[in-house]
Amino acid sequence: MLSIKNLQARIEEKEILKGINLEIKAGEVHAIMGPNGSGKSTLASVLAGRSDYEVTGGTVEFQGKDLLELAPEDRAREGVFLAFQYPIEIPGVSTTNFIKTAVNEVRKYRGEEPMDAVAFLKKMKEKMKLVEIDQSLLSRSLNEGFSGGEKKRNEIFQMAMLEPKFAILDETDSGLDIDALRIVAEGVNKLKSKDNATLVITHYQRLLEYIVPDYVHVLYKGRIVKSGGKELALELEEKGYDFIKEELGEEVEA
Ligand SMILES: Nc1ncnc2c1ncn2[C@@H]1O[C@H](COP(=O)(O)OP(=O)(O)OP(=O)(O)O)[C@@H](O)[C@H]1O
Repeated sequence: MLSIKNLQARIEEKEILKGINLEIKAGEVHAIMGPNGSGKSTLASVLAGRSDYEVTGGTVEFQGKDLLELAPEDRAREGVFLAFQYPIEIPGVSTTNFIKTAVNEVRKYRGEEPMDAVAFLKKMKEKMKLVEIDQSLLSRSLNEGFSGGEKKRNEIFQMAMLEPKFAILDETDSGLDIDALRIVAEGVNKLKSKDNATLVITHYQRLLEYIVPDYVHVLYKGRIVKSGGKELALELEEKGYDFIKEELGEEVEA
């Protein structure tokens, strides 16, 4: 589904991604971990097509298409979903209307008719139940005054409604309580199917207590330096990142 080869990117003359290689197949959940500043958010931003990052080398193929050639909105229309670290607030636009517009944008792109009101409501109800979101949240302006946990729930709800083929969740858990982390994790687990794939970027290990990834990768200084199964997350939890540095032959502070 997604094939990243030797991806390099920089911001303001600073090389951050120094050759990322990653293959993600349909049905898989991958987690990217790594110490602060290793380039995790940069990778998410480059995949989503944020303009402040300059791709200096490598390729990203998504379902046979050159992802890097597509405008950010076309990436979304092709089925890539990026949950932002800090979701934007849009006063005056209800969450329901926002999602309706987004869903119909994708349908239009695929040459399909907009969803009629009855079908849309039915789908809303079904997904609301799935991600346990309250109706009252959906009639409020998008993200305005939402608590951290409500923003997360809303984000997972959007993902449930849009049914992306490939979702990138860049999860900082700063300020989020354990319930909010669980919302994200349960959402990922429930929305997993054989036809979609998810890349979860975790800035803290705690999230992986709830999400069971098929693969775990460690990003360090702009490269994936180690990959493994979910046991790698446990090993990191126990030993910290020092053992990665030791494996790379780097000096580790006592
Ligand atoms: N606008 C910018 N100008 C200069 N350097 C930047 C800019 N944005 C990010 N960087 C640098 O790029 C590096 C990678 O940042 P990135 O946010 O991708 O790391 P991260 O792995 O997500 O870190 P964390 O876990 O701390 O969130 C850091 O050294 C950061 O300071």
